[in-house]
Amino acid sequence: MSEEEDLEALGVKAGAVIFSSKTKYVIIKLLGEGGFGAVYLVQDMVSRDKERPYFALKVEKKLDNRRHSKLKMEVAILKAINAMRHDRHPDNKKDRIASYLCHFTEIIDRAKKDRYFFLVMQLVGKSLADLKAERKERVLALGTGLSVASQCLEAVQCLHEVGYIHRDLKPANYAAGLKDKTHMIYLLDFGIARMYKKKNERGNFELKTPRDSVLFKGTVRFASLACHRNLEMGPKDDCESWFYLLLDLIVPKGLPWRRESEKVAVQKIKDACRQNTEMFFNKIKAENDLVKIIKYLDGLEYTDTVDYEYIYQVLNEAGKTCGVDLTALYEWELPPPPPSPLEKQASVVGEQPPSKK
Ligand SMILES: Nc1ncnc2c1ncn2[C@@H]1O[C@H](COP(=O)(O)OP(=O)(O)OP(=O)(O)O)[C@@H](O)[C@H]1O
Repeated sequence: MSEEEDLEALGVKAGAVIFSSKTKYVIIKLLGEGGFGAVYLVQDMVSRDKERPYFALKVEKKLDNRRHSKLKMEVAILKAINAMRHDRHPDNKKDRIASYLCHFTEIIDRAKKDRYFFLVMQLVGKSLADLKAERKERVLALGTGLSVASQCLEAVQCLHEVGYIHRDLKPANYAAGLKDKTHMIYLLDFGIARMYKKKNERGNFELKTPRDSVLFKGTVRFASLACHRNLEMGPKDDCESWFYLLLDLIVPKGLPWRRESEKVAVQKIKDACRQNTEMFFNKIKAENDLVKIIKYLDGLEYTDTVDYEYIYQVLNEAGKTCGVDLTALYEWELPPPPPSPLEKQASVVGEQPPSKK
């Protein structure tokens, strides 16, 4: 049975009304399902707020044998981000971290039911995986890709600042915003995130002692080498996954290990790319800039603090090398290109234009 069918049996399905202590929501449709639950488009039936009537509702079934609730982790992280929003002003441009808080969805509501929990959050748009798949070349234009990747890293830096690592960074876990937020990238899905540093009695963060061996977590394609080697992951491992995400967004034909799904085979290619770094890039113009990032990250250890500013700087240099404007509108923000004369002609006679050979 799929998660959707499972949840349907609990009454969570299109048309159903779900109550929280604040309001009630009607489920419009399923947006997607994951390993532990599903996400639905819902509408607040009580609110008269015409501006934001739709939200995303994430549901997780209660299971006796489930040790870690993904939704609980998601709520803990979004609450930590919210707390930071109160402590530091997001509009304070001098406080870089505060200005990165915008990469997280707002928590609207949450509730526990007898057989499931749910979280209602700000609705966002298509994931980067979907946006990329819509492009003819299956990659983003270099300007869009470098700028989007920079936003993706800002979100990760902010998450690290509040004490968590994500452990599953990939294009499917980032999405662009809706309406006036189409230029904003959001980080989603904190289900397998982990706290890597904790505040002590004096209120200072202390790094958690690394475990000797850990189980593989995340997605093979984007996993760091330390993750393949069952080593404790830290901030630098998220940054390594982010680097693979960057390549996935901008390198035509994608990552060199895209055709492999088996863990060991993928690890071998990732290792081989370190011996011959050209393999990462498929001859993209920014290669000589971007290689600096992976060389820098490969020199870091679990306990090291990442120099994010250095990475942003390299991304900007890569933009200059390629002559692209990182402040321009993204591809999905541009009006669609006008139809070709052939397409125009076909629409007049109500036909599909003949395919170009
Ligand atoms: N706030 C949101 N607004 C709109 N769509 C969302 C939102 N959050 C998640 N989604 C979409 O719902 C789908 C499932 O989301 P998500 O990956 O967070 O769930 P999950 O159950 O934790 O998945 P997985 O087990 O694959 O990690 C994805 O397609 C995602 O883009």
